[in-house]
Parts: sequence; C-alpha cells; structure tokens
Amino acid sequence: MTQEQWGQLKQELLKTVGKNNYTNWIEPLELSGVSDGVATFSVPTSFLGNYVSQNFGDLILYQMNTVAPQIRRVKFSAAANSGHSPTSVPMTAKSESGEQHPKAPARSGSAGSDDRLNTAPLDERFTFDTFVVGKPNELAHAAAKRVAEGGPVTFNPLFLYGGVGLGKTHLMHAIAWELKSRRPDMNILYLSAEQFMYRFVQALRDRKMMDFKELFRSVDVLMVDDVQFIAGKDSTQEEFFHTFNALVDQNKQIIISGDRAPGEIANLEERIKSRLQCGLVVDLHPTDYELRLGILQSKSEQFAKTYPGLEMADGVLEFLAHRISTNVRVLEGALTRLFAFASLVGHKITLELTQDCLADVLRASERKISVEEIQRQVADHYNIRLSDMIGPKRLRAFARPRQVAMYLCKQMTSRSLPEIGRRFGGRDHTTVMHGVKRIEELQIQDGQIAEDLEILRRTLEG
Ligand SMILES: Nc1ncnc2c1ncn2[C@@H]1O[C@H](COP(=O)(O)OP(=O)(O)OP(=O)(O)O)[C@@H](O)[C@H]1O
Repeated sequence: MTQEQWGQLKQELLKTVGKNNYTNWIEPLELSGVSDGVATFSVPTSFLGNYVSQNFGDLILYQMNTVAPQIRRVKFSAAANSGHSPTSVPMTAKSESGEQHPKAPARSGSAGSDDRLNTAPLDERFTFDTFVVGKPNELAHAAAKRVAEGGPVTFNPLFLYGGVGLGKTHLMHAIAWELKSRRPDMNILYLSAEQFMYRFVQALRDRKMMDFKELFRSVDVLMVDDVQFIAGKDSTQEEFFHTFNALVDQNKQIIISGDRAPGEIANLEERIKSRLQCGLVVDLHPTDYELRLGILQSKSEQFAKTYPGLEMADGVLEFLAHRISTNVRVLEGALTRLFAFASLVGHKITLELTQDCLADVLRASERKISVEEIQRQVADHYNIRLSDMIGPKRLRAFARPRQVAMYLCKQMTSRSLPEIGRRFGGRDHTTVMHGVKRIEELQIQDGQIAEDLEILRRTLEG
C-alpha cells in the first residue's frame, strides 16, 4: 500500500467517522509500512494506539482491504520516546503487548489465595450473574457452570472458543469467581497466553525456571486465555505442553480459550492440538438478535442505575440489536457512549439521538460486510469462479451458490432486493426474491445447506 493510497483511504475514513473523530484519532496515524499481511502505523502515544485499535481498528482494516486484501491486521506502534512497547492490533482489535492490553484496563478485585498467583486480576463485572445466556452461548455457559461447581474433574481441559468479544474471557472469570466463593482455599491461576509467555521468558532470563515450574504446577485450576497467541512460539509451546501434562497428571482442572477450534489454530504444535481436543471443546457462536437484545436490556438496566432519571424511548434497544454487529464489546461500547452522551446533553434517549450519537458505529457495522465480500467468500467456499457465480450460467453447480450468496446479502447487508439483483449480473429483484426463499426452505430441509450457511456466516462475521 502506498502513502498515496493511504491518503485516499483516510479521506474515506473521514466520511465514515466524522470530522471530530478524524482529527483526533485518524489524522495522527502514519503508515510506516506493510509486511507479511500486517500494516504498521506509527502513533504518537500508546494510548492513542489502543484507542484507535479498539474503536476504529476493524474499520481501518476494512478500508485497507478494499485496496489491499492481503492485509490481515493492523498494528499501532507508539513512537520510541513514548516509553511504551508497540501495540499490535490483529483483526480481533486486541493488543499483543502485555501491559497495554486494551481489553484489560486496571481491573479491580482479585482471586487466588496465593499472592504469587495473582498474575491477572479478575474483572469483578465478569460473573455468571451478569452473563446473559442465549442460544449461541448456552452450551459454553452450561459447560462453564459445570466446571465452576468444582466437583471431580470430568472433562479436561475445557476449551472455549469463538470470535472476538463473544464472552470467552467473561466466562473464564465467572468460573474463577464462582470457584473462589465455593472453595476459597483453591489456587486458581488465570492469565493470558501472552502473560504465560512473558513469565516464561522472564524466568529464563532470570534463571528462575525451577520457580516458574513450581508455581505453575502448584495450582489447582489453570486458566489460559487466548491460547492462539503461543502458536509459532516454539519454546513457549514446549513449556506450555509440559505444564499442561503435569497438571492433567495431577487431575487439576485446566480451562483454555482460543479464537478458533484447537485443530484450526495455525502453527500450533500437533501434540498440543491433540491435548486440547482431549476434553470438552465448546464454541461461542456469534450472537443472534435475541441474545443481543437480552444483553442490551441487561446492560441498560445497569446503566439506568448510574444515570437515574435518564429515559429511553421504546424501540431503541431493538434498533441497536438489529443494527450493531455480533461483537458484544462493540455493543457495550455503543451503549456506554449513548448513555454518557444523553446524560451530557440532558435528553431522553430517542431513536434520533441514537442515530446521531452512534452514526460512526452504525455506519461501520453497516459497511462491514459488503455484497462483494459475500460473493467472494461464497465462490471460495464452493470452489467456483466468481465470474461463474455472478454470470448467466444456470448450472446447478453455479445456481445454488448464487442463491446462497443472494440470501446472505439479504440477511447480512442492508441492500434492497433490486440492488442485490444489480450486483448479481443485473438480475431482476424477483429472481433474488426467489433465490432467498429457496434457501430459506432448503435451510430447513437440507443439513448441508444449513451447515454451509453457518460456516459462511461465521467467516463473514469474522
Ligand atoms: N453473554 C454475555 N452477557 C453479558 N456480557 C457479555 C456477554 N458476552 C460478552 N459480554 C461482554 O462483552 C465484552 C467482551 O467479552 P469478552 O472479553 O469475554 O470477549 P472474548 O470472547 O474474550 O473476546 P476476545 O476474542 O477479544 O478475547 C465483555 O465486556 C463482556 O462482559
């Protein structure tokens, strides 16, 4: 990507995020270069890097992908004199630098009776009480509940996986809190895989490997979040493998989370993959409308306590549940902003105020999945050429994927039927309508189609 292209993209971003956001957050970004699918920006401070990654990371990546589809993630590197380490932001909009994990601000509360084990304090908001259960996460929730009972270890490890911001960390913390309250004597160690690596490297450097081993082998419950982080890091993987085995041998509970199923984590050693698959592997599916609404209702009840007297019009939560992406973190962020804004201006939260205050978030989630992206993914999935899928051929091998793509466009974008038709080689809206209907029927009758749709949806929602 050239500086000139980046300059043009910045203008696109200006249109999406508005002038204020642009001046504060986008303007200061300097593109340092792109290599191995990572676009690196230099930022004046790590705070700015973190903020941009959390709030605009996905959007920037999306924009860059329109001209450079090979870019898989964006990384923000604070200027050397700021005294901070770089903040790397993958598609998950999450930092790779230990201390500045945007997801882990200074959290209150801690668990673990042994001080040495307080590697990562637990967030006191992340309990089972505040976790809203719906179809997409009920299995993961039930498994987490079972482990939190602290009975005999029945499945080891428990492996939770799912896309960004779907509640993996929340569930892990909830398990830890519950175990602590049932069995205060238990040594529970929760940490991210990244922290595991830092501790390991530090132990090597300080020649304290015996202490490291003793510490990790003395826990009753080990929880490692975001295990994909250690993929490709050979000696950390090796140590993780030994720690894992030692604990399983002692029948100690292990809980691991990852952004995908163990078998799908690239560059993770085979022997680790197979160990991770030995217990119970459950996934958190992308949120559906009902779950999003449930979460919004629950969070807005909490907000109502912070902002007493602030009224909300009917239909606002439904609107947000429809319009905002599957990532719960984004949903929460939007609600926080909405309440703060409404209390600042002293207005009831109406639909207009919501649209106004969250214009950039709404635009970003609306623009997130484009018709072209869907077409590309579907063609890839069925292993056909894009031109055949969009073109006039009526062969079943092209017609069915075409209908699947039309259906997904209807579901996942705000495009109208005539607009979708136009992008499928200038077809009529009735053709699109027919295709959408056909897939709706097939989804119920044909397990394969249902599975294809599920996979495609997950891929597209990232
Ligand atoms: N079902 C839910 N009910 C209530 N809050 C939820 C739910 N799912 C997620 N959240 C909230 O969404 C935010 C993101 O969740 P969390 O950090 O657990 O995601 P994650 O899956 O660990 O994401 P990542 O992939 O970034 O590690 C948290 O504030 C969490 O409390």
